[in-house]
Amino acid sequence: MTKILVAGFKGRMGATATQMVLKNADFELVGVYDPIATEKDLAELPEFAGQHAPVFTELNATLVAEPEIWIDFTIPKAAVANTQFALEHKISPVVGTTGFTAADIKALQTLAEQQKTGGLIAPNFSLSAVLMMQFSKQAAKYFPDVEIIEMHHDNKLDAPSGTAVKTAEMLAEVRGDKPQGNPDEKESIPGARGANYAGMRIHSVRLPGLIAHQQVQFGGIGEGLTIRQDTYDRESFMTGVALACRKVRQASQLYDGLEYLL
Ligand SMILES: NC(=O)c1ccc[n+]([C@@H]2O[C@H](COP(=O)([O-])OP(=O)(O)OC[C@H]3O[C@@H](n4cnc5c(N)ncnc54)[C@H](O)[C@@H]3O)[C@@H](O)[C@H]2O)c1
Ligand SMILES: O=C(O)C1=N[C@H](C(=O)O)CCC1
Repeated sequence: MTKILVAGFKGRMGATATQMVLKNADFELVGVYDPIATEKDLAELPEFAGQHAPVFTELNATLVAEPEIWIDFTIPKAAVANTQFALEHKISPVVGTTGFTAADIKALQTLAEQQKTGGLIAPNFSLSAVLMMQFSKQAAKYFPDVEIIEMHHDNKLDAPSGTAVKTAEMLAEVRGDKPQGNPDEKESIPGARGANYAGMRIHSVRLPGLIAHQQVQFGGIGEGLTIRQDTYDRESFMTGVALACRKVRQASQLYDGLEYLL
C-alpha cells in the first residue's frame, strides 16, 4: 500500500483528494494537513465519519506519519515551501496547487534530482485539459494569432490560471514571441486587452457557478478555430491524481505536467 498524506484537506480539492485516497484499496491515508484544522482525527468530520487518520496543523509534525506521497492542493503562497519540504524528506510530491513560477519549478526540479525523488507538479489533472493544451500547441503552428480565455469560480486566488500560463508557454514554444492586434491600439480602460504573454492575450473570467474552463481561440485570414475544455465536477481531476500517485515513486525527477505520466 502506498502511504499518502493530503495537504490542504479542508479545501475543495484537498477534501476531494482525501476521499479519492480512501476509496482506493492500494492507497493508505496516513495523515491530512491543513493549518486551519481544529480536529485531531479526520473521522471527527461528518463527511469522513468512520475514516480515521491523524490531522496535522504544523508542517514538521507531518513527518511522524511517514508518507511516501505528498498530495498538495493548498494555496500558491504555501505550496512551494510544502513541495520543498516533501522533497527534502524524500517524499514524492503530487502537486495540483497553481501559482508556481518557472523559476520555482526549476529550483524544485534541481532539488528532486539531488534527492533522487520523483514527483509531479500539474496545473491541471483533467485529461480534457491536457488534450486541449496539446491540440492548441499543434494548431499554433498554423495559427500563430491566438487569445486564451480562462474561466474559473470566483474563489480562485491566482490569475491567470496555472493552466492558462502553461498553455501560453506551450504555444510560445511553437509561435515564438509575436505581437498581436493593431500596433497603435490604446486601452481606454486599463486591462481591456488582458495579460500579455509573448504577444498573446490571456483573459481571466471569475464567476460563481463556474468550476474550470478554458477556450483557446485562434484567428486566421477568413477563418477561426476554437479549442475549448470544460470541467463540470472536481471528481474529474482525481483520475490524474491517482495515476500520478501510482507512478511518481518509480520516477527520479519532478515532472511539470500530467502529460509526462500518461
Ligand atoms: N491541478 C489541478 O488539476 C487543480 C484543480 C483544481 C484546483 N487546483 C488548484 O489547487 C489549489 C487549491 O484549490 P481549492 O479550490 O481546493 O482551494 P481551497 O481554498 O478550497 O483550499 C485550499 C486549502 O489549503 C489550505 N492551506 C492554506 N495554507 C496551507 C498550508 N501552508 N499547508 C497546507 N494547507 C494550507 C487552506 O486552509 C485551504 O483549506 C489552487 O491553487 C487551485 O488553483 C488545481
Ligand atoms: O479551481 C481552480 O483553482 C483550478 N485551477 C487550475 C488552474 O489554475 O489552472 C485548473 C483547475 C481548477
